[in-house]
Amino acid sequence: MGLLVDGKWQDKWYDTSKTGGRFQRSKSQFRDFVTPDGAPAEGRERGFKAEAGRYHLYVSLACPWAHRTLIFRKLKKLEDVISVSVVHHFMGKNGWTFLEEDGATGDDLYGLDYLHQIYTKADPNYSGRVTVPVLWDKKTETIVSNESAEIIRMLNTAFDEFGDASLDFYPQELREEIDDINALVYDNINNGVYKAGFATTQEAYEEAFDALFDALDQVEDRLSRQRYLAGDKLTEADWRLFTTLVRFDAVYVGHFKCNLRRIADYPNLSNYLRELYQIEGVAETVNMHHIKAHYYGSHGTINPTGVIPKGPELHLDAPHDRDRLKRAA
Ligand SMILES: N[C@@H](CCC(=O)N[C@@H](CS)C(=O)NCC(=O)O)C(=O)O
Repeated sequence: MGLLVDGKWQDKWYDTSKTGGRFQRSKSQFRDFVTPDGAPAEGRERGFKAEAGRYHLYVSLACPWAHRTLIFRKLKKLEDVISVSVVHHFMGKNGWTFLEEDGATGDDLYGLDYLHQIYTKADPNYSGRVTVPVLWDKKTETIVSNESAEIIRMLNTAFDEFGDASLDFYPQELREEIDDINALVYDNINNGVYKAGFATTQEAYEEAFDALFDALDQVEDRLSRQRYLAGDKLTEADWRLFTTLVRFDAVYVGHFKCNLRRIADYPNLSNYLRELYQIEGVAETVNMHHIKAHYYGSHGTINPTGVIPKGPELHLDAPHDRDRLKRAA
C-alpha cells in the first residue's frame, strides 16, 4: 500500500492522524470522458472518441469500485470492444501489481510490473493514490479516467454504436432519484464500510458503523415496497449498491467489523442481492477468492496474520422472491 509523490513511489498506509482516526477517500484525478464523437465533455479540454478496441480497463476483481465497470462492460455487451487486465489480489508495499498468477492476467499492454507504472506513463509527475479502476486510452497512451462512477456513465451510453444500446442504467426521467440514492449509498454504505474498517479510533468507527446500518435499514425498507432502488426499473444505483452487498457477509462483517447484522439477516436486501447476482453474466464478474484474499491478505494493520476465513456459505444461487414486486417491461 502506498502512493506516488511527484512520480516516485512511497510505501505508506492511510494517514488518519489529522482526522480523528477517520478514513478520508481522496478524489480521483483523471476525470476525462469518452464521447461518441470525441468532443471533450463539458468543462474538459481533452476529448476521447468512442472506438472499438481503443480502450482498456485495468481492474482488480477484489475491488467494489472496479467491479462496477466490469458489470457495465458485461451487461452492455462491450467485452469485444474494451479489453481488460486484472491485477493480482495482493496489494502490498508496491501497491497493485501485475504478478501473473492465481487469476491475475498481468499487464496485457506493456508487460509492466506495477500499476503505479501505468500512472507515471500517463503523467511522469503524478502525485496521489494509485487506484483501480483505470480506463486507459491505447491510442494516446494515457489515463482517461480513474473514477468508477464516471467510467460506468461512459460505458452506459458512449459506446452504444458497438454495444447494447437498448439498455440504459441512467435514464433521463430517473436521474434525480438515482442521484439522491447514490448519495445515500455512496457515503454511508459503499464508502461507509471502508470508513468503519479503516477507522483508527473507537469514535470514528462507531460513527461510520451507525451511519452504515441506518442507511442499510433505509434501503431495506425501500426494497420492501419496490423491486429496485429507483422503482421498478433496474438502474446504476442498483449496481453501485450490489458490489458492496456481495462483499458484505464474506468480508465487511468480519474484516471491517460491520457486524450489527449480515445481509443474510435482511429479508429484502438478501433476496434483492440474489436477484442481481443471478442476472445473466453477473455471477461471472464476481470472484470471491480474489475478494477474500485481497482484503484479509493485504491489510496488515487490520489483519496482521493474513489468515483468510474459510466461510461463510453464501447461497447466492438460491431462489429469490423478488418476482412478487413489479418490474418494468
Ligand atoms: N474513487 C475511486 C476509488 C477507487 C479505489 O479506492 N480503489 C481501491 C481498491 S478497492 C484502490 O485501488 N486503492 C488503492 C489505494 O488506495 O492505494 C473510484 O471509485 O474509482
